[in-house]
Amino acid sequence: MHRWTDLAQVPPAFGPSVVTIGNFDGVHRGHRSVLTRMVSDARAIGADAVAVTFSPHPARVHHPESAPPLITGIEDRLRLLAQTGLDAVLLLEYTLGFARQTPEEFVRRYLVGGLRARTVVVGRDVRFGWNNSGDLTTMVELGERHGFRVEVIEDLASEPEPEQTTERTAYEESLRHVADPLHRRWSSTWVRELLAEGRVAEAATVLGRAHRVRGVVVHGDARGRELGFPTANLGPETDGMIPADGVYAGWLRRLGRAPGADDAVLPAAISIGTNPTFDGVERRVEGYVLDRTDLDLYGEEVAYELVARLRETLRFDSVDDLVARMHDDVARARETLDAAGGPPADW
Ligand SMILES: Cc1cc2nc3c(=O)[nH]c(=O)nc-3n(C[C@H](O)[C@H](O)[C@H](O)COP(=O)(O)O)c2cc1C
Ligand SMILES: Nc1ncnc2c1ncn2[C@@H]1O[C@H](COP(=O)(O)OP(=O)(O)O)[C@@H](O)[C@H]1O
Repeated sequence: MHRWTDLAQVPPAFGPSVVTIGNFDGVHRGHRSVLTRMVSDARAIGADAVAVTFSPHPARVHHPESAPPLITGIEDRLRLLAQTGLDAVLLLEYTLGFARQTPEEFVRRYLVGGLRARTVVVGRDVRFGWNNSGDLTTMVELGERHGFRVEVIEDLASEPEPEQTTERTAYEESLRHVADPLHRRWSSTWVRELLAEGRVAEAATVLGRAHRVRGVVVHGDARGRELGFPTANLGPETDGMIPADGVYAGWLRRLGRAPGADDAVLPAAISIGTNPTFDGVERRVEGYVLDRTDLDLYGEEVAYELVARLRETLRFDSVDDLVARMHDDVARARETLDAAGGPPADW
């Protein structure tokens, strides 16, 4: 997949193309099903499939104080987009200057001039150009003027709840409302809401994969080893929305190792929080790799992939109480990860 950050990088002979525009934060199942369908439609007419996406998120530029956290960082967004089979992504830097273009300027410059769009795929609620003045009607009019077709994608929602003939497991029960009777539309907002509540298993069903927080392993307070549970702490620069404080079962993936290499993915009990037992103030993302004491992860880029939330973070009266509870967490993390049937594939 070509990754372009500027129109100047698009080869002059590129196209014709089928183009879609969006933030694609999280590249969840709704995004993916639209994109994979678009890719096969493009193939069928001998066109290239392209997504135009933005960084930073427009909300961060227009309303920095209320902008939502990104579900995935830009590198993961591009990797996930590549998996859908897209031929190219045009990642545009979103600035106030960029946002001042009229709908027609944007369409003429990027979609028609740069990408030679024959089809533009948009959601019914599409908004684009200066002051969000362009909408679906504008896009259809521009298409008539500039020779492209507009395809509207309808909202994609979760499946209706299947008939249950056997008793649900506790795990299935916890997922029930994901397939709620309203078939809630798959959306980045939904994923953010779930993560903000620590509901990572449900977030995974909307994302179609476990949610990831990635960063570089730094030194912590050198206490973990004394407690019998060394933990790899992520530095302050993380990518991926940090879910609610709590203890989670998940995987530590070493991003510098080839997928499938020894020790590339390791089962872990993960703690997100300020370590209130020790009156900590910084929020930490750290994980203990089950049954290991021999690892040296400092300086490595890793991702924590969150499978299930085990409990909330607690302030214990004594270190012994914390350690006893950590033993219990480790046992439960092991059960959860065993039941998950091994580590997920990399993407
Ligand atoms: C499975 C697990 C559960 C944890 N639960 C809590 C908790 O409930 N409360 C708390 O204050 N700290 C909790 N911690 C964090 C420990 O306090 C922290 O790992 C320890 O202080 C070591 O810190 P260090 O890595 O900076 O040396 C937990 C850590 C792990 C790995
Ligand atoms: N099982 C393990 N899980 C996580 N990290 C481990 C493990 N075994 C060894 N390590 C290493 O030990 C470090 C954590 O040790 P710890 O005593 O918690 O100190 P600190 O938190 O100050 O880094 C990790 O960053 C990693 O390099």
